[in-house]
Amino acid sequence: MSKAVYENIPIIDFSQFKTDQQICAQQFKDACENLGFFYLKNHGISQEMINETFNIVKLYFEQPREEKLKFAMNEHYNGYAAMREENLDISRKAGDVKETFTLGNLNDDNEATAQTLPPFLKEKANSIAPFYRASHNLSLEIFQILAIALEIPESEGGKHWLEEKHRSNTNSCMRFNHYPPMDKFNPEDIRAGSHTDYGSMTILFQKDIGGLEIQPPGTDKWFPAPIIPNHVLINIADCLSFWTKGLFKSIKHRVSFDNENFKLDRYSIAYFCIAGNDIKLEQIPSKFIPSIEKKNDEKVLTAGEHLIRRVNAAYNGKSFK
Ligand SMILES: O=C(O)CCC(=O)C(=O)O
Ligand SMILES: [Fe+2]
Repeated sequence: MSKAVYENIPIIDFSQFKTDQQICAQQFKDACENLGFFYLKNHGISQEMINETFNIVKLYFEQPREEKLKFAMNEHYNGYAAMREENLDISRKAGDVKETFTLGNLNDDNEATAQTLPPFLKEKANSIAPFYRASHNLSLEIFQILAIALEIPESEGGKHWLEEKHRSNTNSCMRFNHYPPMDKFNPEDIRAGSHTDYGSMTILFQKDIGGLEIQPPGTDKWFPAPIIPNHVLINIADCLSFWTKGLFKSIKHRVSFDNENFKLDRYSIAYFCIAGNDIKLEQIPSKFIPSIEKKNDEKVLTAGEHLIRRVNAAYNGKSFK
């Protein structure tokens, strides 16, 4: 039985970024205020590059478990995490039915700066790097549009206010997800438990097999966010919601099994845009956000503090830096 599709996940044509930024900005603003999830078409990242990276990802996960465990997740949250190691919904007992590899920053020579890459991925770094950079550049363009949408005054940084917090020295990372098949359908299991994302914004590439579901604000219902060929899915994450005092929505999503897809491998790639450790999640200067008076001694949460709090909770017993 197929599930009802939530018809209101907007689709935004990103070719307008070059032709009509005002219209584009208005569409982004509406989408971020209502659902915080939307598809982008004409996003500018070549499908060939996306497919090539998915091929590498598949081969990477096909390696023996011992090989993958040699480069297990380090204290900076980069590297390999095995099945059930991450538990995105901490109210559940069993961890997520997935394995992941998180790739931190790459320098201009395509070398990883915060981790030692497994030989297989080191060999492929020259193929992955252009895709990594294209995702990063797309995110910077989106941050520009969001700042235009919020009409951040020129004197405060204008359209570069968000972009400059995500250009360099960030905690942004790319994550490869493999959701292995199960022998039998167990409704208790989940591929990725219900969660909101920890950073500012996520660019998600899905391939072939669906399962992603979103929970629209004010509901407790789940709706599929199906794969639309040649589109990427964007979602607003916690820090952008904090910066905008909840104007932009960071909503719950999960990846679930159903009695058809449980037999199939699923792969996805997420580019998590996460500001640097010391970036304060203070209110964005925007006329759309009602100003809340700050008490003198009030401590402002930083992007780094929020990240550490959330990742430590999702990896029981680990302590990240
Ligand atoms: O695999 C997916 O489609 C989504 C994964 C996700 O939401 C996450 O890793 O934060
Ligand atoms: Fe997520």
